Amino acid sequence: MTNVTIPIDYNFLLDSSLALYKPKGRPHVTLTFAQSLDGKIAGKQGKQLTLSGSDSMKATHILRARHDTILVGIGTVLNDDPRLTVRLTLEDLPSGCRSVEHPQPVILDSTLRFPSNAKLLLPSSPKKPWIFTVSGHDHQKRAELEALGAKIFVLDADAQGRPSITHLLSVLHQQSAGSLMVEGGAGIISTFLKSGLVDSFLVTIAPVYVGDIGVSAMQDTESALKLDDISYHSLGRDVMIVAKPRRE
Ligand SMILES: NC(=O)C1=CN([C@@H]2O[C@H](COP(=O)(O)OP(=O)(O)OC[C@H]3O[C@@H](n4cnc5c(N)ncnc54)[C@H](O)[C@@H]3O)[C@@H](O)[C@H]2O)C=CC1
Ligand SMILES: Nc1nc(O)c(N)c(N[C@@H]2O[C@H](COP(=O)(O)O)[C@@H](O)[C@H]2O)n1
Repeated sequence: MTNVTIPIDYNFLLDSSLALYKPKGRPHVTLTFAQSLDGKIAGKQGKQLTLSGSDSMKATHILRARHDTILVGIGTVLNDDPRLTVRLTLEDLPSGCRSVEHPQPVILDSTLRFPSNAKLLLPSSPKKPWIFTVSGHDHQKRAELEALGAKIFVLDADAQGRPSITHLLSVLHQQSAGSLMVEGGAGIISTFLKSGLVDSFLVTIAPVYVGDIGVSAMQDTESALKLDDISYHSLGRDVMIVAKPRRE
């Protein structure tokens, strides 16, 4: 018997993950990340792990292409030095996509720890980062980052002194961003889930077990996450769960 490979239909990413409704005054927020079977997004001391297989990684890049902006926390920048670009061609994208455009990188960084030698600031980086901070940051560092092409926004502080998510979303709306893809890391995932401002939730579950040494995706065990409109998608060896957080 010959093995027949059935191509994966990625059109579910166009239906369920984005812009079924556009919230008033803020972008549509998609929270998406990859975790192990035991809910870990990184290894020992935050070591970056490639959890997604090639098929689910393709889904992540399709999602990047579908969003106007993409957000990670400064912890992820310091740890992973990500590029946050779309590494696909137009032929790789589902038929509803008309062009390959990179999302605008957005970083939450309370004290401007953003490294001047980060990949996001290299001349080859297609879109220089927008860094959101709070007042009281180092003005010399700000000037250094701006000279390298970063745009710095100063937001109201939340109760912990970090950039306010509500204010962030309103500024992104003013900048004409219709959608925001939040990739992580752990601190950012927890903040967005607690904020009640997540519209779409897509989690890749990879068939690996990391163990207690790893970093948990959700760090606040007091608030349970309830989901509606759930669908499950087989992406090679991984499963992607697509859902909407329940609003109570
Ligand atoms: N498997 C996956 O899909 C992903 C995994 N990761 C992993 O996550 C790890 C990084 O996670 P974390 O260290 O938690 O860093 P993080 O990327 O969640 O950033 C947390 C930092 O952002 C600052 N921050 C500023 N405003 C904030 C706000 N409103 N809410 C929360 N934090 C705010 C915090 O002060 C803290 O220093 C890395 O190991 C990385 O590899 C990151 C993204 C995706
Ligand atoms: N979807 C997904 N699967 C994994 O296994 C991952 N480790 C991540 N990580 C996220 O992707 C960022 C790296 O992006 P670039 O390849 O440099 O563009 C990393 O920082 C995490 O946000 N995602």
